[in-house]
Amino acid sequence: MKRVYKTLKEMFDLLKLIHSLDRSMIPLYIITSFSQAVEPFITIIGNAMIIDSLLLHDWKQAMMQAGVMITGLFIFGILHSYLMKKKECASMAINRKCNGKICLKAISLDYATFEDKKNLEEFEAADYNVSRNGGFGMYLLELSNMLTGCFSFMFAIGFLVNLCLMESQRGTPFDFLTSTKGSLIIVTVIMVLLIFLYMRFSKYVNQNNLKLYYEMVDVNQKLGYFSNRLCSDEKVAKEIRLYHMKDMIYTEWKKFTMEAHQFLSKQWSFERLSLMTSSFLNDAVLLLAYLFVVIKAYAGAITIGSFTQYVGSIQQLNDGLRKMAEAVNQLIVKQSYLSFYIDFINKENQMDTGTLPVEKRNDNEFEIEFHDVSYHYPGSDMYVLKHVSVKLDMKNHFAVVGRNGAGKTTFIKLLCRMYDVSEGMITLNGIDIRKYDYEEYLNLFAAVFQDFALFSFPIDENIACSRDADEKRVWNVLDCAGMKERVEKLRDGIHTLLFHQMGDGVDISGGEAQKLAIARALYKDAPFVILDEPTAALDPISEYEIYSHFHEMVKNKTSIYISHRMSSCRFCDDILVFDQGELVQRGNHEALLKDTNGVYATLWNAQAQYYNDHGSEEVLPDSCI
Ligand SMILES: Nc1ncnc2c1ncn2[C@@H]1O[C@H](COP(=O)(O)OP(=O)(O)OP(=O)(O)O)[C@@H](O)[C@H]1O
Repeated sequence: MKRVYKTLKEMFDLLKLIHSLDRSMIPLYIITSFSQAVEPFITIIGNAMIIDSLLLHDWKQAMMQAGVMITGLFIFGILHSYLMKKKECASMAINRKCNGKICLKAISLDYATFEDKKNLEEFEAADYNVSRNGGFGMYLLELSNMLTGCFSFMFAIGFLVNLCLMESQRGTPFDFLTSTKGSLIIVTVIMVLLIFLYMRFSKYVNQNNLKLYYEMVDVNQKLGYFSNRLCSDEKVAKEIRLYHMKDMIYTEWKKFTMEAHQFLSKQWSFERLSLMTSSFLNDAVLLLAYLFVVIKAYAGAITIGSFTQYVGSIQQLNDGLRKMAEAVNQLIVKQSYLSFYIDFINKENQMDTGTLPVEKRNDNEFEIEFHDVSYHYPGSDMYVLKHVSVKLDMKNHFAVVGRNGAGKTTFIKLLCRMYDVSEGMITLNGIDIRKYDYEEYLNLFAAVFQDFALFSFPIDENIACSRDADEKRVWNVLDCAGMKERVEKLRDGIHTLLFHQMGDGVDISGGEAQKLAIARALYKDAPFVILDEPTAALDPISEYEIYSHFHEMVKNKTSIYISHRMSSCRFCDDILVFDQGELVQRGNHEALLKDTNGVYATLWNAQAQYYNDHGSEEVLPDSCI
């Protein structure tokens, strides 16, 4: 009972959602289902009347009845195809709207919530079920089938009750069976038997289908990775070719395809068996029903024309019930698919977004301090930052250095509030950053991350992150980032489209992409500028030029550079040295070098030695080769 209530509630919620997306949708489906259910009865009644007229040799009447029937079918045919087309367009529109809602939700979630593996899986499931697994269009189709079945069933019941009321005038051995009371009992028994059969089978089939669906989620996800990422993503195309990974990938793909096929075979054989069993039992009950109508006709309670009418009604009753049972079964399955969508769009952000406005200051006097901050990523209990306490004095230029995995990027992500600290606190001008309005707090930072992204939009929109870019400023920051000359030569200047996803755009090199990302950070004109490995893809001249321009542009801001090129640290006022998640040293270049055993001196010397060797080949240990 609890499950029935839950299913009905889910159905109600989905209908409410569909109604909120398109108010004409539900009335449209009700009218279509009604017209679909009525259509066969026009033929059933028409045929019965024509047969009776023909038996009475009333040709004129028969012709008229045929004319009315054909006109009725014609009108219904036109109405039906109009409604079907309208329904098709409306359901496509609703799927598009839902897709839009998924996208909007995904890009509105805070970074930590979005990055959570469970949420990413839910996003994929929601997107898959709406875009590729039928979505709301299929759900509405099943709903329409259920309604059609329901209407057919009700009309057929009306006819059968009428049949029950028709008593025989002449005495036969079947008097009880042909009496109203006996007929009602028989019709009720037949109906109960049919309903019972369909209910039992749909429940059985439904449970099994759901079980198989959940078993298939995992293999579908893996197949999705192979077909969506490995076969069509240009980012992996080079490696696949260069390292001859084609056979390895194809073998793995075949393995998962086989697994999926096995699941489907299991499902097909199960469905075949259950279909055969239910068909057999169903035909047995139908035979009983036909027998009953034959007895009624034999007893003279109905005419030959009526006989065909009641036989047709029984068929409609059976079809209606089958349609209802199948549709209910499908609705439950589809409902559970769509529940991924509902769960995803109702997902709440994990981070507290705060309400305190960030003070507007033209003098950029913002000071951030880490107070004994520790952090571990969600789903892991290993701390990647441990007890970090540091004050980022205003308008200073900081360098953050350390070995790979030391926690530098994580430190920056906490600073930009991509995640909230696990322990300790970060303050902005003395107040916990969690108390500030999240959007306003983010306005304080312009960052270029190691894995920065550019979009298939025009260059000016990539830089301004808006459709209304200030052209003069765009050219200015392009100049500072060393990209002005290159962009000037492009077909449409700053309006040139990047990449090819949104049209015929241009491709740019890794270094050029990095320069555009730097230009974007400069355009934001935020009080804190953060560059995580900002010049890794740049040639030495570009690197030198960017640094010279950059220092000029950020002189009234606080800037933070993460770089493995130790020489760039020399330009910074303050260097933060991280090791295994801890802030182990802090100071300027000269002061840090004095601690000859310190991490900074070790990193510096390792790199200096490499350059001092004047191009002598670095000898790798055997184990690396
Ligand atoms: N999203 C994540 N989920 C779980 N662990 C992560 C995640 N991102 C980073 N880590 C782990 O946190 C540790 C610190 O990573 P971080 O990226 O901060 O290092 P880093 O000092 O910037 O390294 P690099 O110099 O290689 O860029 C690493 O051990 C890494 O495996």
